[in-house]
Amino acid sequence: MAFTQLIEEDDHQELSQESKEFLLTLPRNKGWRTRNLYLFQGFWCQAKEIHAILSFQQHFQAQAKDIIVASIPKTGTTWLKALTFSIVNRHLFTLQKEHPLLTSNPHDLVPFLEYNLYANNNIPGPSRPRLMATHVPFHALPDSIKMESNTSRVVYISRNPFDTFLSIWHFMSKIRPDELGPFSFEEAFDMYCNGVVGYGPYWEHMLGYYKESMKNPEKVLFLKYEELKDNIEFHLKRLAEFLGCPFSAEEEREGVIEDVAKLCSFENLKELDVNKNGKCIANFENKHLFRTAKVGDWMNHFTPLMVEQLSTIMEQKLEGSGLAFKI
Ligand SMILES: Nc1ncnc2c1ncn2[C@@H]1O[C@H](COP(=O)(O)OS(=O)(=O)O)[C@@H](OP(=O)(O)O)[C@H]1O
Repeated sequence: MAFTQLIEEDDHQELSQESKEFLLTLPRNKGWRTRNLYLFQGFWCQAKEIHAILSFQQHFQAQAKDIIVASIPKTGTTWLKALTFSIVNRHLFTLQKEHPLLTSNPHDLVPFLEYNLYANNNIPGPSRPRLMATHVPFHALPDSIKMESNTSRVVYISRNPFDTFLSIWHFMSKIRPDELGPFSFEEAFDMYCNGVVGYGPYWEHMLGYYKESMKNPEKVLFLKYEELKDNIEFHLKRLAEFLGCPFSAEEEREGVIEDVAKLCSFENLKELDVNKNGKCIANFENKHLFRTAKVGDWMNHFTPLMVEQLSTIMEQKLEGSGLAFKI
């Protein structure tokens, strides 16, 4: 089959001749849930994402107070979107009833720049602060976000690479189209270890945001999923301060922090009708976004050899950066 034909099948939409020719210039690899992944600007992504990312890079103008939730998939994006939305809008909605999170998935409330927005020629609305999200690595964000003089804020969530791999694996197993054929745990693991995963290599994604958070802590807040799990209230306070809307002493006394944590908890969101039966981004079923939310589930799935292999890679890649994950 001609490669250009494979590109078209992969993309599920008409590609211009120019886009096809451009894809032919990029290194490519087998994909996880599409036929191919392409190495674009130093990270792996799907054909149809490239056009949207280019549009995001060319047209997005960061505004003062914009908030961008950033992550590589499966590290707690849905959770961080819910937490950020609840904190920023806590004076608009009652946390216990009629809150938008009770009827909308967090991905519908905090849209992805490269999916919901620029993939559909939508530009972010005028509301202030504008709350948006991205999986794009730090180095590939539009310059206006990265400029120190711009007061937009970036909140990044990371997760230990073992649970992240497991989470992606389970997610992909559910949504990978049958016509792409089998994709074993071992094959996926090898690709992950080689850095071939959406928006990866995984370590480069984390390091990009981590280094920026060290250099410019006013701009980027770097969070770890496991630490949020461990002490959500402490990190909610940190997040609210970073976003410029700290909880007041009165709010603390009234239990507002606990209310935000409860509203956004896995246990609460997973049981909501919208998250059991609804769909968001590109018709993904919301239920697939809520699996076990466990820390350390990887121990039940990895062989000793896999543990050694991924530990060695992570040690090498993160060496000297100051970033580490407890496993
Ligand atoms: N509210 C809340 N609290 C804690 N953990 C949560 C929450 N919501 C989702 N999850 C777990 O996060 C994993 C999905 O990651 P993402 O949200 O980053 O996925 S995505 O990139 O948006 O598709 C996935 O982890 P695993 O259960 O390990 O697969 C989800 O279960």
